[in-house]
Amino acid sequence: MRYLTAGESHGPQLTTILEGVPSNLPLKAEDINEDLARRQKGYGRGRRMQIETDEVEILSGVRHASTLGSPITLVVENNDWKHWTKIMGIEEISEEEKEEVKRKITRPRPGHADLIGGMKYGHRDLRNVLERSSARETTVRVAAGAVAKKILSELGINVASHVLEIGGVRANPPQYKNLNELKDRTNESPVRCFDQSVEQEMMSAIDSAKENGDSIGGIVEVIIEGLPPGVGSYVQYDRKLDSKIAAAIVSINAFKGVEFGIGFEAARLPGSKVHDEILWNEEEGYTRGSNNLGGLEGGMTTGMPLVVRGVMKPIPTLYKPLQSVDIDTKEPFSASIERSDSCAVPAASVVAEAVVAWEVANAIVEQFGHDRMDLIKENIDRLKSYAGEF
Ligand SMILES: Cc1cc2nc3c(=O)[nH]c(=O)nc-3n(C[C@H](O)[C@H](O)[C@H](O)COP(=O)(O)O)c2cc1C
Ligand SMILES: C=C(O[C@@H]1CC(C(=O)O)=C[C@@H](OP(=O)(O)O)[C@H]1O)C(=O)O
Repeated sequence: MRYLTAGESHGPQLTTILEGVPSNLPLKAEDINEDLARRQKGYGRGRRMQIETDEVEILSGVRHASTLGSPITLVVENNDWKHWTKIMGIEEISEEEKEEVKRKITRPRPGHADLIGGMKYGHRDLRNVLERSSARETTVRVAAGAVAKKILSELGINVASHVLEIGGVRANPPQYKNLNELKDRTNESPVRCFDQSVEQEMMSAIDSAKENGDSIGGIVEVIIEGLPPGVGSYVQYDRKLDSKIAAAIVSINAFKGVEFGIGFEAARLPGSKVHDEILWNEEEGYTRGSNNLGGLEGGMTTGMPLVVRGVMKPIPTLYKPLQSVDIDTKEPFSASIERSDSCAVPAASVVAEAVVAWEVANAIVEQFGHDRMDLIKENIDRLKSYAGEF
């Protein structure tokens, strides 16, 4: 499967076309809208989220709530577009009109794509960069991810995400009976954190960043349960599932790091404390004594929960801006201030869930016969019973 996205942050709409989604997958707009709404929530978001009510329109590839196997087109409209029709219009406008519109950006924000994007594409109005580099694009990535999650859920595979850290405030590792408990609890939390004891501290950290005209980042975790062993492969670098997931995580705007299982902690521990001992019993077949490696060995799923974390840097737009240079005059100036979030870590956890779900669903679809859901299901069931007896 593959997908592309298109659309500017303040343009009329965002679009994604998903290719290779198997046929006969039950799919309704509400399956996608639920995740779009989750992405819009989260303490620390700016005013834009009050303007938008993201809802998907399915324009192709689905008939009577079931996929056809043909390309699926998903569209989400930008409510904000009505305030930007002149500034973001498609038609040609004169230089005088451009001046009138007066939303030209010439003072690049450190940490955003403004300066280098302008240099690279030859845009002297940095709005031409900002509009596409904006994380508004993650809306349709979440829509694509919701379709991937639907594939996974049909195969008995459950995907969840939660926030582990915001602005240095670290949650205790979540202790949950099952993944649905984690999902329910984090969906209720304003910071999408399972650990209620640190929620208030996280919100206070966001408040003080906002008061100081600053921004903060954090760490999110995605967990996937119910995977068969052997998804991905060790035989070629570009078939290793962990490499694909790592790329997907750092493709999210502002994500700068990724770790699996105990992650960077493994650098400080001996092998005897890191590797997960192999066990076998009649009922479950092969299991592990621990899951320090986050459910991946040799670029393949082990059958244990897949655990991946992503690190989000602080938002680049600062209401107390850092120093920059005006690209027209070359004079030093404060960077431009655009309406902005102070912290988008909770929202980003929903994006992380979507991009990881896409990579895992894609690997499964490719590996288990990619045209129709019923055959994929049969192939996975066959592999699961073989794996138990192996
Ligand atoms: C959900 C989400 C919301 C974001 N909101 C903002 C924002 O309001 N203002 C901003 O400057 N950056 C925001 N960012 C981060 C920028 O989009 C990102 O830093 C920028 O595209 C440059 O890419 P890079 O940080 O990956 O280098 C957001 C990121 C995410 C994932
Ligand atoms: C629009 C979204 O996030 C935007 C991401 C973003 C950025 O620079 O990445 C900047 C802000 O855009 P605006 O200036 O329109 O408020 C955020 O609101 C969204 O998540 O849907």
